[in-house]
Amino acid sequence: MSRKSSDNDYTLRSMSNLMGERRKKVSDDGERSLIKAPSNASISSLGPAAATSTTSAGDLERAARKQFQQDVTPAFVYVLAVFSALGGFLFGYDTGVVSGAMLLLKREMNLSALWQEVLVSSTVGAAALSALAGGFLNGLFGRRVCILLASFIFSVGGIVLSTAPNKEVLLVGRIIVGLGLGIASMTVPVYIAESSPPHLRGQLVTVNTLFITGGQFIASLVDGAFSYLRHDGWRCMLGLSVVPAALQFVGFLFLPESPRWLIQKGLTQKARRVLSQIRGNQNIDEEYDSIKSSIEEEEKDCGGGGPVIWRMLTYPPARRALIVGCGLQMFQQLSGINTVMYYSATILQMSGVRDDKLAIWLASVTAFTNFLFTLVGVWLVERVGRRKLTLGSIIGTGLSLTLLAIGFLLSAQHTPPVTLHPTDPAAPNSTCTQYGSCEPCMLDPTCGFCYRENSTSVFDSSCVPVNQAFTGEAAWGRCSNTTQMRAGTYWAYNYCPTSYSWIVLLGLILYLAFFAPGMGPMPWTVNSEIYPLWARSTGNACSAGVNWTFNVLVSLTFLHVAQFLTYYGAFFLYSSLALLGFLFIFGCLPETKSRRLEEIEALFENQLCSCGASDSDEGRQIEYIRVKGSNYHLSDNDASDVE
Ligand SMILES: O[C@H]1[C@H](O)[C@@H](O)[C@H](O)[C@@H](O)[C@H]1O
Repeated sequence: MSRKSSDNDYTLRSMSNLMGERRKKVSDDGERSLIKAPSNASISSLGPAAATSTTSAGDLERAARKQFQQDVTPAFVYVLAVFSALGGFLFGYDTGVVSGAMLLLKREMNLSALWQEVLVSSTVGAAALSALAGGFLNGLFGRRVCILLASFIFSVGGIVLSTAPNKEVLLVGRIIVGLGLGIASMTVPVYIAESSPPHLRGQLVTVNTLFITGGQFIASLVDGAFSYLRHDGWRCMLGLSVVPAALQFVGFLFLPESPRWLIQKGLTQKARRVLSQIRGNQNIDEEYDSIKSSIEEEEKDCGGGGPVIWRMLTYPPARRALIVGCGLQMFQQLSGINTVMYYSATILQMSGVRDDKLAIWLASVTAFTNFLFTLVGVWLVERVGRRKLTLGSIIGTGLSLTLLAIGFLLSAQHTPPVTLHPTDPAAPNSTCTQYGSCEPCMLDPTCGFCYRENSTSVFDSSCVPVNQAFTGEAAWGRCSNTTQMRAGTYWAYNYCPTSYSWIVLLGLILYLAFFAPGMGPMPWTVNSEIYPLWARSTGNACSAGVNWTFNVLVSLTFLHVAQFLTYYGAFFLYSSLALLGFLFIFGCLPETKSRRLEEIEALFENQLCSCGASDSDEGRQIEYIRVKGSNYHLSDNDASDVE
C-alpha cells in the first residue's frame, strides 16, 4: 500500500472513530451533532486534498476537534499540570523570598553590600547556566527525570540554606537553588505543553507562570511574617521551599514521561500507554500518528549531523523560532519587571508609607497584584490568543513605564532642598553632607535624606550617610535611631518626599495590570510551543538562558543606570525598550493558539513575519499547515503526495 493511501485510510479511520464516539456522545444534543459531526465526517470522507481546499472547512474541523476534546478532557491533565507547576512556584518563591531574608541576614551575618549582591545574583547566574545545560539533559533523559532532578536539587538547596553556619555555605546553597531553578524553568513549560491537548495548552502552560507569581506572593507574606523574628528568621524563610520541592518530587515518582519524548526515543508502546492515560477515553490514534509522522518528517528534513544548536541555526524555520523565543524572553526582562517588583516597596514608601515593616507588607500587595493579573492572562490566552495578548500587554507596559518616568521626573523637578549641613564627627568631608537637594542625595547609595514635614512643606532637611547595616536609619544624627526620632521627623532612603507620588503609584499599578497577563507569561508559553520536537529542549534551554541572563543584567545595572540617568531616565529607557519590544513582537510573533504542536513549525516556514498577514494569507497558511500535518505538500493550487 502506498504511503498516501495508507495515510488516507488512517486519517479516515481515525476521524470516523473520533466522530463515532462523538456522535454517541452528542446524540441527545441535536444542535451540537448537526454542527460538528457532519463537518468532520464530510471533511475526512473527501480526503486531504478536499479538506485543504477551503479555510472554513479547516476552521470547522478545528472547532469540532476542540469541542470534542473539551467534552472529554480528563482530570489527569490538570493534576499533571499542577504538579509540574510546583516548579514554577519554587521559581517564584526562591527568587522572591531572598529580599526579605537579606534584610535579616545582613544584620545577623554582617554582610557587606558586595556579599549581599553576590548572594542575590549567584542564584540567577547559576540558573542561566543550568537552563542551558537543561536542554542537553532534557533531550537525553527526558522531561520527567529533569523535573525530578530539579525538585531534588531544590530540596538539597533549601536544606543547605536553612542550616548554613556562615556566608560561604549560604553562597553554596544559593548556587544549588539556582541550578534547580534553571532546569525547572526550561523543563516545566515544555512538559506541560507536550502533555496538554491543543485547546488547553496555552492555559495550562500559563498556569505555570501563575504559580511563579503565586510563589512570589507567598514569599512576600513569609518575608513579612518572619521579619519579626530577631534571630534565624531567614532560616525559616529560605528553608520553607523544601516543602513544595519534596511534594513535587514525590508526585513525579508517579507521573508519566512526556509522550512526545517517548515517541522520539522510539519507546512507542510506552508512549501509547501514556497518551491513553493522559487523554482518558479519547481515541489517541490520530494524535499518536500525527506526532510520529511529524518526527519522521523532521528526521528527513533536518536530519543533518552536528549539535542541535548548529542544526537549529542552519535550518531557517528553527532559527526563526529561536529568534522569536529568545527575543520575547529578552524583552520580558528589558521591560523591567524585576526592577519594578524590587523597587515597589520604595515606591510605596515614597507615596507616604513611612514604616519599614509596613512597606514590607505592602510589597506583598504588589506581588498579589502581579499574581491576580496573571490569572487574567490564564483566562485570556485561549480566548484572544498569544499574539494579541502579548501585543496589548507590551503597549500597556510601555505606557505605564512612561507614566512612572513622568512621576519620577516631576518629583525630581520639585525635589526639596537640603537646608541643614551638619558635620559628621568621624568624617568631616563626607560627600553626603555636601549635596544641595534631595535628588542627588537619594541617587547616592551611601546617603539618605533626613527631614521634618508638616502638611504643606518639608523643612529642616539634611543629607547624611546611611547606616550600612540597616538602611532604615542614618549612620548618625537625628535620624540614626528611628525609635527615638521626634514626631514629624522622617528618614528617606532611596527616595525623596514628593507630592507627585500618586503618579508613580498609579504607574506601578497600571504596569502590573498590563505586564502580568501578557508579557509575564507569554514568553514562557510561546517558547514551549514554537520549536519542532527535535529542537524543543535546546530552544527552550537557550531562551530560558536568555531570560535569566537579562534578569541578572537588568537587576545588577539598575542602580548604576539610575545613578547615571536618574530614576526617570531609567524608566524612560525601559519604556523605549518596551517600544522596541512591541515592534519586534508585531513583526515576528505568529499566532499559535489551538494548533497542534506538530503544526506550528509551518508558521515559521516561509517568513519571519507572519503578522500583518491578510485574511487570505492566513487562509493559505492554514491550508499549508493542514497539508503539512497530513504529509502532503501544496503545489500551486493542487495537493500532491510527498512520496
Ligand atoms: O514570567 C515571570 C514573571 O513575570 C515574574 O514575575 C518575573 O519575576 C520573572 O522574571 C518572569 O520570568
